[in-house]
Amino acid sequence: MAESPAFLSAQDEGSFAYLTVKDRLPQILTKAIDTLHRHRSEFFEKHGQEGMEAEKKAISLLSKLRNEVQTDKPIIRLADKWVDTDIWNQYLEHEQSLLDESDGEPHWFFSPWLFVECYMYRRIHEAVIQSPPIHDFDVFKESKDENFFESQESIDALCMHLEQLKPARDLHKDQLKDELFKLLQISLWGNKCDLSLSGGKSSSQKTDVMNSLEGLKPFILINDTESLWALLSKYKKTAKPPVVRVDIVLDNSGFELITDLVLSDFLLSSELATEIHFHGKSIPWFVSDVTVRDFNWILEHVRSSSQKSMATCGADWENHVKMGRWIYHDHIFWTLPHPYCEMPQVAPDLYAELQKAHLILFKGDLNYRKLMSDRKWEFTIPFHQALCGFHPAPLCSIRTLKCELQVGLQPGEAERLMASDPHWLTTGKYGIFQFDGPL
Ligand SMILES: O=P(O)(O)OC[C@@]1(O)O[C@H](CO)[C@@H](O)[C@@H]1O
Ligand SMILES: [Mn+2]
Repeated sequence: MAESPAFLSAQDEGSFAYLTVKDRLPQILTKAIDTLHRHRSEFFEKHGQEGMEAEKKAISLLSKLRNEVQTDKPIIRLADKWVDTDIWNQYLEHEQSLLDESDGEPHWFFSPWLFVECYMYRRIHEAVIQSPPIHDFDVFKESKDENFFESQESIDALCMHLEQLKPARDLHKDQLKDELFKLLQISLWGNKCDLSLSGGKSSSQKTDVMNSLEGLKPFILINDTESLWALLSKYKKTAKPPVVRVDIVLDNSGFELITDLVLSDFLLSSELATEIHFHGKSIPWFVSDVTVRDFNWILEHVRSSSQKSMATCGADWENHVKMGRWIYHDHIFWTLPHPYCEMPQVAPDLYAELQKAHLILFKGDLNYRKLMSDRKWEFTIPFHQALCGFHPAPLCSIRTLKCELQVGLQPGEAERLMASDPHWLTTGKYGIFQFDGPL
């Protein structure tokens, strides 16, 4: 088999990976330090002098981390006692074993971008858990919650639309397909609301995304939604619908999570699926990614909204969880640095769990990078080949493009896009539905 291409890394000066490590990661760390600083009176009220000391310790640990990034220091072992500490330190040893004498140690502007970026978020977690009694503080919670509050109008419009569709099982087949495609597109464009790309600056959904779908269609570079329809409607035809399980590997909280919950509610109401499994992160991750606290917080805030449609949806969603139709998982693998092709070896239990799904939707750019091992594949290489054997079930990436990585394009397409928009790969302006079907 042909040699796999090199990993994206900050070795390539001027690349998006380079600009991320040089500019955006320090910016994200500065914002985290500022958030801790602005909460010091809360820490004092809650924990007294101990809380103040803890805030100072966390800030000093994050400042040290920021200095390591900015001065390209070696990547160092984790010193905390967390469930995944040993796995991380083994991964670091593996990275070290790949280097020649002359390369020295793994370091920020040399090692694979996927590794160093994931490592930075894991070091943020280390800094917080080593600072009791503020050890369970989420430095990104404020911006995730703000994204929800600032997107209220769009969220209410979306819930109203969903309410008008229900009970979706009575929809005529053509309308059912049309509505599914609309909600898939809304879930796709919800992925633009990503705080790590914006470096933590607000990225809430202020416009009514439903009325902009037609205008956004030209920006969908790969659209395999017909394959999703064929797969899901096939099950619907069965006389006694068996269990039809759809897994969603979540990305960002706030508006994007709402679009994923609306899609999930529709999948159940239309009987295109009978259960939805959500996969979130076990620690705060890439600024806006969903943790179980975010998931429950969003359900609770939608249910308790003063807007009738939101309150009705929120009550339905909490009921789906209560009745076991919506199941939330947060395996530690999703916050490790490994590409997904290594899941069978690193997390066989998770791989076996995903094999129970009839369809897996991977939301967002980081999931795409991990599906593709964050390598510099040719734009025209087939998606299935770049997955390097990862295929627990039929799967689809639903992502807006925010890094210099895309496969499965037609010859000449990347060149055409580059000519018309030099930043087509990294602004989130373009999106894909890329499907790897039944084997
Ligand atoms: O997974 P998401 O939320 O769609 O995007 C993650 C992201 O913001 O982080 C990396 C850059 O820091 C890129 O993969 C992408 O820009
Ligand atoms: Mn994200």
